[in-house]
Amino acid sequence: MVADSSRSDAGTAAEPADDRLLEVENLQTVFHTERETIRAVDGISFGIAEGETLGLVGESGSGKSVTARSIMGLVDSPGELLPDSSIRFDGRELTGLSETQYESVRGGGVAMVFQDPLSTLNPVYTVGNQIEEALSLHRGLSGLEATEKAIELLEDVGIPDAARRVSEYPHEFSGGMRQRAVIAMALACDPDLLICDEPTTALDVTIQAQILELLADLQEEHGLSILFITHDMGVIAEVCDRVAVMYAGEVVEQAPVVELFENPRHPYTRGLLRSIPSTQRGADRLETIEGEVPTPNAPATDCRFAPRCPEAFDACREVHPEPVPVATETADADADHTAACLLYPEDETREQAVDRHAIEDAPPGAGAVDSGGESR
Ligand SMILES: Nc1ncnc2c1ncn2[C@@H]1O[C@H](COP(=O)(O)OP(=O)(O)OP(=O)(O)O)[C@@H](O)[C@H]1O
Ligand code: NI
Repeated sequence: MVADSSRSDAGTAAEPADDRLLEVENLQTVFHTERETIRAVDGISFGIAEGETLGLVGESGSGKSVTARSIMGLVDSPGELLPDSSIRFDGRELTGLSETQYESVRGGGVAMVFQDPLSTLNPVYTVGNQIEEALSLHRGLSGLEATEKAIELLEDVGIPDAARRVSEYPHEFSGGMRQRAVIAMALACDPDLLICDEPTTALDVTIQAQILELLADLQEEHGLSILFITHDMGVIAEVCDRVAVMYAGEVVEQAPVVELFENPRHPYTRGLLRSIPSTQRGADRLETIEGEVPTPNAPATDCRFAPRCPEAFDACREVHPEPVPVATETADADADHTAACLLYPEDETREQAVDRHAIEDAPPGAGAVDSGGESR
């Protein structure tokens, strides 16, 4: 436990909703390579309330995993978070923590589940050993007490015959059971926030559904907040309360899940939704968005999606769009729906809208996006 000084600080400035467990603001994570600086995450902001699941969706290379690693304090050289970035967890600023301080965050409040369970599990130790290790590190349990707790955790995540399987090795587990074991390890730290980076991508559809169900059950039981990363809009629809859509290092649209599916505003989101295999629409052809996600290697001076956008106009190549509120269509009055696109706000003329984006974007890196009180 490290002294927490940031709660009161956070309270004085333009204060976002109080129930936010995680508040990411203007996160910028870059990688320095010999030739260029890759702006993998380029000024994104979002929050996650207690007990809420936020989905982070976007094509490969859009910056989802780097966002997760940034929150977990796992960005190593040649990567770094730029100075204006802020990640507040439970009121405490995480950027700038020492490695030792971050270890207490990873062991306590925040845990992560990766796509490949074998990257988390060590092949030479039994599953039980590894969970007990986490229990010893984070809860000070040892001996029989730790073993019993490990068995209990394995039961919690739906592993049958847990008392026997606790002494098996990872290779004796099936893919789905391994991912359950990894989730049990994550729970060993009794986290408040679970970050899941494509936790079911490597699993077949039936097992995937079971793991998603397990996560939903655990969330209810433990009141977990979840950041759920996927490139699959179908999975998003199933598990999320809110969604943030990423493109080339930026969040281009953000809304509650029903609102996003019923009323997608950003042309990129619309494209992503059209690329879901759909039986309802009678479409058997899967549309994909032509072209590729660019690798951002300079500050954005235009819309990074413009080259692929069916609705792009001249200004899209000259003005960088900032997230602005858009009209909502679902009953949810506080839908809090934003899109970073020059087509919005839709109640303004195109010139007014473009001017607004140009002004909001004006003082680069000065933290200016904070001042309006509608920065997300
Ligand atoms: N260690 C690194 N060094 C240099 N570039 C990196 C590094 N890690 C990530 N990147 C770059 O950052 C960008 C975002 O990568 P990231 O892994 O976050 O994408 P993603 O959205 O998770 O994609 P996927 O769906 O394929 O997992 C990519 O252009 C990637 O090449
Ligand atoms: Ni990824």
